[in-house]
Amino acid sequence: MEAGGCLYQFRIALLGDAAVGKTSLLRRYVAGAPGAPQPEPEPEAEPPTVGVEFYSRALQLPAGPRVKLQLWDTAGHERYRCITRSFYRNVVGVLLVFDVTNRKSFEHIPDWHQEVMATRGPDKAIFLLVGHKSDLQSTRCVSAQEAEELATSLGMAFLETSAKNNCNVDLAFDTLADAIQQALQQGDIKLEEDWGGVRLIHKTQIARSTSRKQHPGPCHC
Ligand SMILES: Nc1nc2c(ncn2[C@@H]2O[C@H](COP(=O)(O)OP(=O)(O)OP(=O)(O)O)[C@@H](O)[C@H]2O)c(=O)[nH]1
Repeated sequence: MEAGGCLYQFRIALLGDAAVGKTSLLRRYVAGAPGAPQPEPEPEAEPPTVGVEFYSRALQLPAGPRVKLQLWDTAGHERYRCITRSFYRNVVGVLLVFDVTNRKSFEHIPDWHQEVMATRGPDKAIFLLVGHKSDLQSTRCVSAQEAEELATSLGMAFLETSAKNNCNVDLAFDTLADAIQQALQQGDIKLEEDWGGVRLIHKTQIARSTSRKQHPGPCHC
C-alpha cells in the first residue's frame, strides 16, 4: 500500500453484529486504493472473521496531511468478544456497522457504542454510524431517518453504504478520517506516547492546509 509521506497513522475499527458486512466493506475500501487490483463486481461470501484482522490504506485528507489508516476488522460473533474488546482502547475511530435489512443489528448499535465507551473511559473516540447493504432496498427494514435519529442521539454522523454497488464506501472512511483530523487539530484528541490510536509517522513533515477540497458527496443508493 502507498503509505509513503504519511504524517499520521489513525487506527480505526469496524464493529457490529456478525454478517452485517464489515469485512466486505473493508475489503472493498482497501481494494479501491490507487494501484490495488480491481475488486470483484459482487462481494464474495466471506468466512466469518476470527478475532481481529488488519488492513491498511493511505489517504490524502482534504484538510492537508496524508494519513495512513490502520483498519481493524473485528469479529461480530459474541464468542470473540473478549478478544475484540481488548482492542477498543487503542483505536481513535470506530465505524459502527449495521445491516439495513437486519433490524436486530440496528437495535444492537447502542450496545456496541456503550461497550466501546465503557472500555475507553474519558478517552475520546470518533464514531460513524454505517447502514450497510443499501443495495437491498426491497428487504430493507431500517429507514434512513430512524438511523439518522439514532446517530444524532449518540453524537455521530450517519451514512449508508453498499460493498456490492460500491456506494459511499470511500466516503465513509474519508468522513471518519477527516473528523479525526479535525479533532486532532482542535486538541480534542491528543497524541500520547503509550496510545496507538494516533501515531506521528513523519516528525519533520509539516501539514500544509491547502484550499479545502470538496468531496463529491454521497451517492443516493
Ligand atoms: N447485498 C449485499 N450483501 C453484502 C454486502 N456486503 C456484504 N454482503 C454479504 O453479507 C454477508 C456477510 O458479510 P461479511 O463481510 O462476512 O460480514 P461481517 O460483518 O464481516 O461478518 P463477521 O466476520 O462474522 O463479523 C456475506 O454473504 C457478504 O457477501 C453488500 O453491500 N450488499
